[in-house]
Amino acid sequence: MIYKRMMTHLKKNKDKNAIVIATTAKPPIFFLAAVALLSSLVSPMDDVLCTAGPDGEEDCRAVYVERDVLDENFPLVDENDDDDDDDDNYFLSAGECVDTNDPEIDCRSLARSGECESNPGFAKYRCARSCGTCDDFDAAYNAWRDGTANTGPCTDEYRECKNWAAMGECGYNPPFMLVECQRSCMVCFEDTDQFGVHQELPPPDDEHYDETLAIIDRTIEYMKEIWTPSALNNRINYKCRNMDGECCAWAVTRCGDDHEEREYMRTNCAPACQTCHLLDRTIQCPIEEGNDPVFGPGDMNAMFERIMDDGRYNPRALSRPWSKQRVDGESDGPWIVLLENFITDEEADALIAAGHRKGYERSTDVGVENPDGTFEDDLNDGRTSTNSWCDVELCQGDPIIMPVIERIATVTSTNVNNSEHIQLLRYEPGQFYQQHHDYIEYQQGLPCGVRMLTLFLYLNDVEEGGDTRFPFLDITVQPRRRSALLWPSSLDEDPEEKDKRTEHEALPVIRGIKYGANAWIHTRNYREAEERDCT
Ligand SMILES: O=C(O)CCC(=O)C(=O)O
Ligand SMILES: [Fe+2]
Repeated sequence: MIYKRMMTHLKKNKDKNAIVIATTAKPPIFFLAAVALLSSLVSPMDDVLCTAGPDGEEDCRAVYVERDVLDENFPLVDENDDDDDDDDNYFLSAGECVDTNDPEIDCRSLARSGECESNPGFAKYRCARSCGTCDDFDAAYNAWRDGTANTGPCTDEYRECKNWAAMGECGYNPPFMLVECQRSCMVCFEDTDQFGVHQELPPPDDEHYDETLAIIDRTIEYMKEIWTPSALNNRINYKCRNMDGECCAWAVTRCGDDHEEREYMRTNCAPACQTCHLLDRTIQCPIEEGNDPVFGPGDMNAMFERIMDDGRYNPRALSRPWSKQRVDGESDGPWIVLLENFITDEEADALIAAGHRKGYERSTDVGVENPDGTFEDDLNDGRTSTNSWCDVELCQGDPIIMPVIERIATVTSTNVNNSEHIQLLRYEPGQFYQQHHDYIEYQQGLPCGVRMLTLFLYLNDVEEGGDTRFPFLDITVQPRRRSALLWPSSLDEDPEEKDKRTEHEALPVIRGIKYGANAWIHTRNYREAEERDCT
């Protein structure tokens, strides 16, 4: 199918630093935790939420609003509203149904750009006034207040909830997501658009009307089960989406074994066909016999110890775990080792030139996963550099570059097959890459394994700025031509598990151009997995 081929092509050209924890689009972990805690203190909808109103009557709404007042980032009441032109249309009662006054959210523009329809989980209630959905807000609110519904409006607190949920974050980060992104994580249910495109009914006189209605009802119950947290469900729920408004109508006839459209339907209308489990990539992409992890417990430390003992490439440990060489006062950090002369000037120049031959393009992060296993590119404000890939076409057989690729495998005690193709980076003044982690959660259990190591090559001296910084470790590394920085993304005791301490960022370049290169090394055979589209 053209759609599938197009997405597969895009996939080859993107960076997969997938789960960005602290971009402009996503609050950092400590903030998430704080908000989650705050929410957990105020969200249970029981009678403590009602207070005495101004005229002595019990007023539950006041406390409902207070929940948002507590959350200073997203107050519900629009105190700054100074025009009352359309208040009569939308204000059912004062202080109730208004646009959020978060200065970063311009509800009117969002409404104009179609977000009320495309992202109703957030916009429908947070921008109820601009979206013209105050009736819905009121109905949901009143149902909750009257005890006929056990929550208030089924909504998301953040505009990005829909995308985060579609990237699997409800499973990776439930303490935050299940509180703040209730609608996108299906904690509450309101509409079939929570698992894909809103489902349409055929006209009432259509011969399949009743069956379609029954399939919609059946799908809703099925999807509530699919969103009940479990190891399997967390791997599939976020990508199990109806990609077309007619999925449930088509499902009346097209899901069965004998229908020629069944493959398309079971992937792109998986909720309607009840085939979400078939989207599990660990089923589509089983780990082949012999594709064993290159590191077992303890091998990571042994590798770094060996590099330090060898002394080759002038290694300097900027951080290290407590070990037999424990130094008093030194903290027990992950290994971060700078190899001061890992490549030659000629090799650095060859890598820079290779990037220019192919052209540097704006870097992207991995975005939402489609049901067919492809990913959408996510152009992200948090990453403004450009990049190119030193892939087979560009670098295979290059007499200057190949020795670098082999040296990376040798120094890390891995194989060339464990490494992604080298990613070549170029930053102009002002360009940067915000705090993130290189580890990709969803690769656990896939034939490529997770990223366990990053070896970052500095290809030139930068006039000013462009340092690589590890905020949790308070380590800052200045780019120095010929050097390489090596750090783990996963843990020595379990190389499949993330080492959360090695989040890092590339600080903005201030003067000059910065050239660098990423070699991401996986626990299993990345190159073979890539051939099978199983990364
Ligand atoms: O440019 C740097 O210093 C680091 C870049 C980085 O972390 C990345 O591309 O994942
Ligand atoms: Fe990185």
